[in-house]
Amino acid sequence: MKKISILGSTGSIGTQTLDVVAMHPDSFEIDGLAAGGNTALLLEQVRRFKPRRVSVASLELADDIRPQLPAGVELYSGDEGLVQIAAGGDADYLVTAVMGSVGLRSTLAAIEAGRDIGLANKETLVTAGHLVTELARRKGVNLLPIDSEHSAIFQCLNGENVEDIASITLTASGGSFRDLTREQLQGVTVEDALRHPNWAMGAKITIDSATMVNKGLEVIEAHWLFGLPYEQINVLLHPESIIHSFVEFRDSSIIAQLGNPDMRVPIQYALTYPRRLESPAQRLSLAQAGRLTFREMDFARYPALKLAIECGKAGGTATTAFNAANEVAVARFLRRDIPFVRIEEILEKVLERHTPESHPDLEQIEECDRAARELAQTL
Ligand SMILES: NC(=O)C1=CN([C@@H]2O[C@H](COP(=O)(O)OP(=O)(O)OC[C@H]3O[C@@H](n4cnc5c(N)ncnc54)[C@H](OP(=O)(O)O)[C@@H]3O)[C@@H](O)[C@H]2O)C=CC1
Ligand SMILES: CC(=O)[C@@H](O)[C@H](O)COP(=O)(O)O
Ligand SMILES: [Mn+2]
Repeated sequence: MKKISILGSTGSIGTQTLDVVAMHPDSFEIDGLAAGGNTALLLEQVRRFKPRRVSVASLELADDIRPQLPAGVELYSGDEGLVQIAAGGDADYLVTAVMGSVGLRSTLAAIEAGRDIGLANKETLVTAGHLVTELARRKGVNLLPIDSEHSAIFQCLNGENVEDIASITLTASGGSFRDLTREQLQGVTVEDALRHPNWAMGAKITIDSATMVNKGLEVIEAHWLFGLPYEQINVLLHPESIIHSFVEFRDSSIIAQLGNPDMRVPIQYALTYPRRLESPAQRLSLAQAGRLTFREMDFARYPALKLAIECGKAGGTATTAFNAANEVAVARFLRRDIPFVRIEEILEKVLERHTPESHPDLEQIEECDRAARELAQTL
């Protein structure tokens, strides 16, 4: 029986994690749940999964739900609430599924407390990968990837020697606008951008897929998770999202992981590793899929991907600034404050004005995050 806490239980990954938990009641129980503002769904989850501890984004929200909580459930709020759910209680496993670098301090606190992490929240590794991976190494904590591409690579590498890896390749669907030219991007709407061809996900990551920022964040995430230099990390367009990623070894063998696009599979594998359990996902029939197609990545079509990789190579706070600027730019696009193409322009402008600091500590990371957000908000 694994005792699990979830940061972001009301989101796309959070709810699918609870689907997995519900399917295997003899394997998992819930210790803590942290939500943002969706208190109605959180209360439903409390009734069904009986956590001992919950948290919401603010004190006002906590005051709203306090009378409706069963006696004995501990209630927290704000950033401190995230830390309490991540590192308090007696869970032995944390799923980090909040959106954005808001997950950083709580993830570090959970690692400090010796908890294994199922990592969906890629922004945490992008903003401070060196701090997270170094602390996990010192504490002997496992970082188990939930992101589909990283789960795929993790599964392909099972038992392999890192020196035998020639390269890893992350596949990319191309996002909502993959068949549009750059000129055609000018008038696209929020609704268009939120229509991902293969995956049903939260709003922010769906926009990131359309700009290809998601793949940029994933290249940086892969660098930290697998300890590989950027030169050994490739990206390939694969519109069907059936091959979730692959590894090429020095003897020229390629091992890939395949399946229908369903996040419950990588979520469950991160929870059950190194074992596997039955899954609700529909089995893949290659005969029905018929044809899998691939295209070389066009970096001129997706300049934000190129910029993300440059930031990864620059290191230090460059990726922190990139991530923070992107979080703000995407939020502005979703509020209809800026057009889609302005997201890329904001990223470029923020990075032009950013002087990276190498080996930043947590305070420097947080200061850089704050400054990049402020600039991205004013551009
Ligand atoms: N969705 C997917 O298929 C995939 C997602 N990921 C990554 O997983 C992470 C989560 O993505 P996704 O599930 O799509 O996102 P969603 O937007 O669907 O969910 C985000 C969750 O975080 C909560 N939240 C947001 N802000 C706060 C806060 N300040 N304090 C506490 N909770 C907060 C939300 O609460 P509420 O709704 O109550 O406000 C919600 O539960 C992202 O990093 C994403 O890149 C990676 C691979 C695939
Ligand atoms: C499901 C998942 O892992 C997402 O990160 C997915 O990869 C998004 O798809 P693209 O970024 O390839 O469009
Ligand atoms: Mn992914």
